[in-house]
Amino acid sequence: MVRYRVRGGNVLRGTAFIQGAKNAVLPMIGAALLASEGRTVLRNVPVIEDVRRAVELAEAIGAKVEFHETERTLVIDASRLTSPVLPAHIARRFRGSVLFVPALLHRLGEAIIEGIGGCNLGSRNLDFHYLGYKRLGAIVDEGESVIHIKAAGLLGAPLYLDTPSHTGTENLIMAAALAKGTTIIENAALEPEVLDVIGMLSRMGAKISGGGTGFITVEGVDELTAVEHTVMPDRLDAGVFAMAAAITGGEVNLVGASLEHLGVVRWKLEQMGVEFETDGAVLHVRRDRNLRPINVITDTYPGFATDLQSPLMTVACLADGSSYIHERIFDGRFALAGELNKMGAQIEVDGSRAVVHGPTPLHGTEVTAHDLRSGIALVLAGLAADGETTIDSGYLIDRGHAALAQRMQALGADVEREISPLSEG
Ligand SMILES: CC(=O)N[C@H]1[C@@H](OP(=O)(O)OP(=O)(O)OC[C@H]2O[C@@H](n3ccc(=O)[nH]c3=O)[C@H](O)[C@@H]2O)O[C@H](CO)[C@@H](O)[C@@H]1O
Ligand SMILES: C=C(OP(=O)(O)O)C(=O)O
Repeated sequence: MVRYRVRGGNVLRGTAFIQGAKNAVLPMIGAALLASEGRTVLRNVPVIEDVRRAVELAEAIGAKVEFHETERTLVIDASRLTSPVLPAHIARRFRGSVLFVPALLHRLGEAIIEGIGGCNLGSRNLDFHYLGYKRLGAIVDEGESVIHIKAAGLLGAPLYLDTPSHTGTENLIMAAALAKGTTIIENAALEPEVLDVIGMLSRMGAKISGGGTGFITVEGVDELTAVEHTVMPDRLDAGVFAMAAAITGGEVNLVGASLEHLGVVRWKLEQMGVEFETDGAVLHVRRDRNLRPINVITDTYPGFATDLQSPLMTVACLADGSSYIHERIFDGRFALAGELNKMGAQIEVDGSRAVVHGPTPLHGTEVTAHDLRSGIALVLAGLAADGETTIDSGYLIDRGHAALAQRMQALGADVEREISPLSEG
């Protein structure tokens, strides 16, 4: 029942604090559940709905969790897990629920998945996860609505991924970390979040080598210890705030953003006319010239992040000419185009390809977030639009961005979050 209301036209200036990474903290909560003694402390935890759901899910399986939101700190005591069931009413609300499976297999010998949520982006298969568990010795029973995985002690094995799945890599590393013997994972994901998770698991006592090479070796150990770990900054949150500056012709300082992690996104925005400069640990972003059109093809890291493709589509609406976007990771990510067209954009979609004809002035109207990233892309569109834009299904934005309205307001944007009796989500 959350909706965002944006009144456009303000140029963004000032300092934004980049949150901890959603896609790192979720597997880290899964990793904390592998420790059968002691309390794990996670710092720089983003206060987002997905983390709140992960806390509820961890509690549902028996862990004791304190989420100190003001301190952005999670304290997780997984010394007693009591239930292998990932209940539908929580697990269906976020994708990260899938990351609890390895701990359940090791700690309770089985995992019962009643549902898996996450952004609605077309087909989101889990076959690499299941195939990997099977190769490590698990039995996977894929029922119509419930998936039951049983494992009486996993054994290391050679594994491969057809494509370098992000959560697939994290899950198979966690499954291998406490399996007996050696596991090799070929074609593993290279995302910075995966490396941060490997860093935490290594400090817990896991023996993992090859992170960042696509070829990971895990030597199983008998136990993992609870540790303290600081979650890396969220490169997607940083990319969004950089694009907010770009879209309004503004100038912002991003505290906690890593230019290195932005990778290709940085180069593409530079080609469009956005300037980046590092000032010690602060990333300065500004745009004071006309935006140029761009060609973007999404890919796994270090390619252009699919999660930033939606906000980039909004930026492209304002560029002087036609931009070309090819989405290669998810087959259902272009619902945004229809919403932007309602605001005056001219975007043509043909399967996995879109052409954005810019520049088109955007006009405020009522639009709907179809997933987290289309939601934030519509907030960006609202910043550039004349009049008022309301974005329904705002819960989806809250899944991944902490205190968005406050952080935007601190930069001078007119963004409000409100509870609406009319809209779902
Ligand atoms: C919680 C989390 O970290 N979510 C991120 C993660 O999602 P997630 O880990 O779900 O994304 P994957 O990398 O697994 O999926 C990418 C593609 O591979 C396909 N695939 C994946 C696994 C599998 O077993 N079989 C299969 O076919 C999917 O259908 C999809 O088309 O990476 C995505 C791609 O960078 C990001 O958009 C998400 O924000
Ligand atoms: C696709 C996303 O998230 P999830 O995998 O959690 O659905 C996202 O963060 O854009």
